[in-house]
Amino acid sequence: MGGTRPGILAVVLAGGLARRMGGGDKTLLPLGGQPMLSVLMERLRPQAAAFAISANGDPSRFAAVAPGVPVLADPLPGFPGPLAGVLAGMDHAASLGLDMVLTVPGDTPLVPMDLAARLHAAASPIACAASAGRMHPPVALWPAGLRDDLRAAMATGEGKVSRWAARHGCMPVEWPGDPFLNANAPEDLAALEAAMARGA
Ligand SMILES: Nc1nc2c(ncn2[C@@H]2O[C@H](COP(=O)(O)OP(=O)(O)OP(=O)(O)O)[C@@H](O)[C@H]2O)c(=O)[nH]1
Repeated sequence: MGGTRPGILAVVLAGGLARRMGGGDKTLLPLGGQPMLSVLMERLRPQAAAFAISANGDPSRFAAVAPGVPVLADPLPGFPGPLAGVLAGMDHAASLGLDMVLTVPGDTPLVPMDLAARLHAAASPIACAASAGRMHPPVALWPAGLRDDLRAAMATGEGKVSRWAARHGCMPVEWPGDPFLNANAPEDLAALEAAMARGA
């Protein structure tokens, strides 16, 4: 499965502080000899009509790895969490005339090639990835049309992805194995390397 999904903007969420990793850009750390972001982009590119990175600070640090890819700053100050990146993605999608936003954290590089297709088929109106019975709320497909509701919710302090998603209806879509393995801390990088070496 795969193929370009018309109407979908893929957004890599890379706007956090990465405290457990010791700061910096987790998605620029090497994995299998290349930046994690390259590994992830290779998987996402065929699944979306357009691509963006959600990150704060100087956007030029992504230019070598992702030339020409727009870097979307959070629409709210103070690192309010992944929902800020979802909102930035929704606004950008709307400006491009795209209907849906697929978000994936930049520290979750081994996502399946049928991610967009299966989430799109299930969305009601949001669809969220799951594995081993556990939801991964930042890996999700969101209608850009919910952006004003999300903006209003965030203005009143909403910061939890799963709570806001559940309010609108969020369909979990289960994958076998652990394709949403991520790197929160330095010791997680070895597990990702091993999964990649196994052909994940
Ligand atoms: N745009 C945006 N993305 C964020 C923000 N906070 C977290 N994220 C992203 O959301 C995903 C999950 O974030 P977390 O693991 O909770 O936070 P983190 O910054 O990556 O790491 P910790 O500081 O160690 O918790 C990651 O891809 C982050 O880059 C934010 O304030 N804005």
